[in-house]
Amino acid sequence: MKVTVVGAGAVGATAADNIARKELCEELVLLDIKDGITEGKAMDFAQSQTLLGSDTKIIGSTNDYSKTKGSNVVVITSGVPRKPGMSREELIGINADIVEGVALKILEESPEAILVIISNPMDTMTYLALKATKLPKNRIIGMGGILDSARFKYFLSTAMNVSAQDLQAVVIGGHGDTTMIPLTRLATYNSTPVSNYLDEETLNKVAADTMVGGATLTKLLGTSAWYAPGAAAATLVEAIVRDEKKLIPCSVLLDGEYGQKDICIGVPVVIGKTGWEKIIDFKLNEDEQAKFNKSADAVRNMNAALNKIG
Ligand SMILES: NC(=O)c1ccc[n+]([C@@H]2O[C@H](COP(=O)([O-])OP(=O)(O)OC[C@H]3O[C@@H](n4cnc5c(N)ncnc54)[C@H](O)[C@@H]3O)[C@@H](O)[C@H]2O)c1
Ligand SMILES: O=C(O)C[C@H](O)C(=O)O
Repeated sequence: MKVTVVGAGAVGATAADNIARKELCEELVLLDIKDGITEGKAMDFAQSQTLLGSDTKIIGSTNDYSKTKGSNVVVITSGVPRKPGMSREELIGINADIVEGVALKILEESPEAILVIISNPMDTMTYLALKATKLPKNRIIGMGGILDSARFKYFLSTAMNVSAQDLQAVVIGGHGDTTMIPLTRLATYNSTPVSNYLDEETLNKVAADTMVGGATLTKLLGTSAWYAPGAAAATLVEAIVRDEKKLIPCSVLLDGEYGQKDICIGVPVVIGKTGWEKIIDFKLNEDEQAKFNKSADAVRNMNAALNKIG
């Protein structure tokens, strides 16, 4: 297996570190446009491997796509992160060209690759990558819901004072401060509804904290988060390369599922070696479906903005 991570900044390097530690591939390429950075980080990682006991071959590449040749999975993190006070959507003007250019160059070397899109605004970048590359829909996966769900579990576990490992909780919808939908009704603690343990006010606060989880970290850090995003990316790569058939909420192209068409947005999907393999219908209630439709409208408006900048 060969995995490439494009963008060796905060998220890309953290994803690469997690991928190497988990030994998800024999060869891992880190590509960036910044001279020397990828070679330096690859060497630093390789030296850390001697301490951690894993044997992944790590290669740094300054914009040399020939080194990415034959990649099975490519994680695209290249682009600009937001600053405090900004929304993810404000990044569209800069990141659209970067993501489109990278996706096309990657496919010249790795025509069979599965692409994992991370750059923001992620749902729109996923849609853009799909339209630009014309790849089969199952090979383009936007990473957002897995991270938002991790934050949802974190806030639930904190409120309940229990292990997050005992919780099942999923966020669907757009990966935006106002568009994501933490599915509180369906969240469980060892198969029992979390509403057995938390009152409505607390559950509403958990959902609200989850939705602004990324913004809260951006305010604290001065740039957006990287540890959980990097771990989330590696978890997704793991599900692909190990053909895990794991249910992970991801942004994928809908064709009537959840009442929407021609849009990439977060829904629960089964991930395996061919990419996302099927969409699972959670049977939303009326209120959840109304929120999903509203979220889809916002993502669709963002997609429409691509025409103005492209
Ligand atoms: N989907 C998610 O859940 C999620 C989570 C965290 C961050 N993000 C997004 O991921 C992106 C990266 O965030 P970050 O914190 O790693 O930023 P960063 O600035 O630390 O790293 C971005 C890297 O991309 C590189 N880059 C820019 N243009 C490139 C190109 N054409 N080819 C190759 N590399 C290029 C830059 O040189 C830089 O090293 C941002 O858009 C951020 O909003 C998304
Ligand atoms: O918040 C951001 O802008 C980055 C990312 O989408 C996140 O959720 O951490």
